[in-house]
Amino acid sequence: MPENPIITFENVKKQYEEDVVLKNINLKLERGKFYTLLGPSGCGKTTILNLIAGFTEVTEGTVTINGEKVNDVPPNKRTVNTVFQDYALFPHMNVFENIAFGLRIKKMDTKTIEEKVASVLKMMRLSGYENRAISEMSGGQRQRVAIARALVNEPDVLLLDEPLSALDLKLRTDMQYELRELQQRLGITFVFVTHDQEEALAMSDEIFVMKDGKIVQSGTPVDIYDEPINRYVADFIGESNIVEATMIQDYEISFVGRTFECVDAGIAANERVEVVIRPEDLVLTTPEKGKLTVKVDTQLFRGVHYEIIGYDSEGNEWMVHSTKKATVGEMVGLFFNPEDIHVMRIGETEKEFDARLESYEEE
Ligand SMILES: Nc1ncnc2c1ncn2[C@@H]1O[C@H](COP(=O)(O)OP(=O)(O)OP(=O)(O)O)[C@@H](O)[C@H]1O
Repeated sequence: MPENPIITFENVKKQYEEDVVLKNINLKLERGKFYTLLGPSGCGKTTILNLIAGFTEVTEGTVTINGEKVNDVPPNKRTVNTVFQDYALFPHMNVFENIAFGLRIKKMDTKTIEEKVASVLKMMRLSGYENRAISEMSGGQRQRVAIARALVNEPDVLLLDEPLSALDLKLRTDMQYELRELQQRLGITFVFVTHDQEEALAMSDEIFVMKDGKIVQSGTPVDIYDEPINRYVADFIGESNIVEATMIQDYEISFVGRTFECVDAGIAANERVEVVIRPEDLVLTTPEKGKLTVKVDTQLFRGVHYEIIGYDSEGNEWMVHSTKKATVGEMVGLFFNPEDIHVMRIGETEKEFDARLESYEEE
């Protein structure tokens, strides 16, 4: 846990009339890191950003920035800036004036404003566009103007609310690299909101996976991908094959009517659990050599691999990413290694999950 966090939430609750939209949120955000709030529409991501920015007030709990309680501090007195989903640029002002706006409000002198705007324009590769109207800028350029307008205030924290959702796929990928690179170069804290798991995995130091106003799991992209806490996270992050299973004993688990070797999961014998196996960890082979047998139902060519979907004898669906082709209707074997079986306890909280992981990793 960071000792000198830039932002903390302590038991934060947010309620609109009867509607509790954030339930007991606790956060500690370190300086200079890229954080992502990830979750489906309506889970409370934007509300967390608004509480950091000061656009809305907590119902209960405490928010701090730089160690100072900010519950009653207005947005313009907080060292944070927001880049909105629709960029919220002023259409009647040119690029320079859009970026200079905040500095003019602060009554900075003209020379300082020109220097600061020139510096962020250069940083965002927009030099030369000063006099362009916003309507003459492309989607990606507008995005960069919006970021420049936030950065010109030299915030400690930049809040980004789904800033890439209006861009086409290619531009979105380019901007992912650009934002990550920018954050590392500036060394300031970014809090990024998205419902796109690929974006979250690609860019973040730490991801908070949210559901219904709660943080379900937090961790590095690799931790969350490799060790999802439950079915919800496993489903939300990446493609997953999830089936019900029973622990037989340490290192042994049973599903789809067979027993398999697995790694230690710190779970007692006979407990009903769920297992996740990622599609890229399944190897297509003959039924004789496979650990599972499935009947191929569909096959799609995805460029780097074939995405093959088949069903086992119990009707469970299995997705395989394979460079080898299969034939629809044929029986194939699926091979996997013991360490590719990730075991999840049903209904486990993040605290219990962390304690279990720690206990068996120490052994
Ligand atoms: N001013 C408000 N008054 C009443 N309810 C609100 C208000 N603002 C947000 N909500 C509700 O709070 C919940 C969380 O909204 P929030 O915008 O934080 O979700 P989100 O995860 O950011 O969703 P999206 O991805 O769709 O932006 C939603 O149910 C929303 O309807």
